[in-house]
Amino acid sequence: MPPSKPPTKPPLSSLISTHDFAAAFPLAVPAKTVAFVTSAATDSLTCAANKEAYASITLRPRILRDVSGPIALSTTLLAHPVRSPIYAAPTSMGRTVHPEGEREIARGCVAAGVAIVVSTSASFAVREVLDVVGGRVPAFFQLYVDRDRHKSETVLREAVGAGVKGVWVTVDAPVIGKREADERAPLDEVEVTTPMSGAQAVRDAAGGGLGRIMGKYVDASLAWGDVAWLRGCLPRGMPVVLKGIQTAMDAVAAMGAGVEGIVVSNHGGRSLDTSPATILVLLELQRCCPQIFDRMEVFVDGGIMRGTDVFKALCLGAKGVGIGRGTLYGLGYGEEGVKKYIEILNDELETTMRMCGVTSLDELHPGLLNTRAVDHLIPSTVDEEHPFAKWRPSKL
Ligand SMILES: Cc1cc2nc3c(=O)[nH]c(=O)nc-3n(C[C@H](O)[C@H](O)[C@H](O)COP(=O)(O)O)c2cc1C
Ligand SMILES: CCCCCCC(=O)C(=O)O
Repeated sequence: MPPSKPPTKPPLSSLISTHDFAAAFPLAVPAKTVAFVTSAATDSLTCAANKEAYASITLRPRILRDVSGPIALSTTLLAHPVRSPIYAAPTSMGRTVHPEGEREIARGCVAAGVAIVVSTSASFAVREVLDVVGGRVPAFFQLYVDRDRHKSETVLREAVGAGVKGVWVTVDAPVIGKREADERAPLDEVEVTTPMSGAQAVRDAAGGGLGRIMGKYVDASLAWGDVAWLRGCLPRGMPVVLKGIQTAMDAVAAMGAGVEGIVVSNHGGRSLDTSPATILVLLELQRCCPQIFDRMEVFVDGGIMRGTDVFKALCLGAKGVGIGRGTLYGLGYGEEGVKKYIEILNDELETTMRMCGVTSLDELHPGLLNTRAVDHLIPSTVDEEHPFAKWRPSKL
C-alpha cells in the first residue's frame, strides 16, 4: 500500500461556515498549536455550555415587516465607530498560528472594519500591531497585571503611546486554568515570543502547558482597589473595561467602581470549568441589574459560532461580541481568513435580522427571544446583603 498522504487544509474558498474553519484548523497548524488554542479547563464543560446555551434560547421571529432595505450593522464600541459589533477578542501568542500573528489578525480586522483587542501576551509588541492598524479601526489593549507592577506600568505607557483606545483588564484568570491537552502536548513544535510579558516558554515538571507556563507572571493579588491604581496609570478619560465578569453582583460592583465597560466572559471556558455559560450571565444581568446597561457598555464572548448567537447576545443588551478561537481559526488562512470568518458571521447576522423582522441593531430587544428553557438556571436577584452590591467608588 502506498503511504497515506498527510491531509492538506481545504482552500479558503471552500469554507462557508465557522464550523468549516474549526474543522480545517488542525490541518493548518502544528499539533501543539491545536492543543493550545482548542483546549479548555479540565472537563471542558463550560466551553461546551457556552455553545449549548445559545442553542437552548430560541428566536421569536416577527413577520411582514418589510425587511427589503439595507441592514445596518455599523455601531460604536466605546464611542469608536466600527462596521459590525463583532470584534477580535484578545488572544495570546498568535505566532503559534501564523508567522505574522497578531499583526495579521489586525490586517484582517482592518479589512473587515472591526475592532481588535491586543493581548499583553501577544507575539508582538503593541506598537508593532498598532502600526498595522494605522488608526483605521479601534484597537484596545488587554492587560494581564504583572506581579511586578512596574512592568505593567511600562507596558501600559507603551500601549497608550501606541494609540490604544482603552484598556481591558482580564479579571477571570488570577491563575491560568488547567488545560490538560495543552499540558500534554510537547512545547518544542512552536515558536513562542511574548515581548511584552517577557515570559519564557520552558517546559517544567508539571508539563508543557503554554498558557500556564507563559502566565506565571500574572498577579493573583489583584483586587477591586486596584481599579484606582489602573486609572492612575492612564490618561484622563481613557476607558477601562473589566473582562471576565460572571455574576450580577460583580457587574454591579464594576458599575460602582466606575469602569466604562465589562466583558461577560469565562475565557472561553479556559479558566474555571463549570462556571456559567456567558449568554446565561447576560440574561442574569438583564433580570437582576438592568440599570448597568445604561451606565456601561457590556460586551460578551464565548462560544459564538453563528449569526443567530450574535443576534441573541445583542438582543440581551451586548454592545459588542468577541470572537476568540474563531479569530485564530481564521488566522490559519492569514488576513483573508480572519476577514472571511468575520464576514460569515456578519452575513448570518444580517439574515437572522431580516428573518426576525428587523433591519437595524437599535430594534433588537429581549422580546425577540424565548428563554423559557433556561430561565430556571438564572439567579433572580443580586444578593443585596453582599457588600459588593452596594459598593460605590468612594469606598475603593
Ligand atoms: C488561544 C487563546 C488565547 C487567549 N489569550 C487571551 C489573552 O491573552 N487574554 C485574555 O484576556 N483572554 C485570552 N483568551 C480568551 C479570549 O479573549 C476569549 O475570552 C475567549 O476565547 C472567548 O471564547 P471563544 O474562544 O469561544 O470565542 C484566549 C483564548 C484563546 C483561545
Ligand atoms: C497570562 C497569559 C499567558 C498565556 C495565557 C493566555 C490566555 O489567556 C489563554 O490562553 O487563555
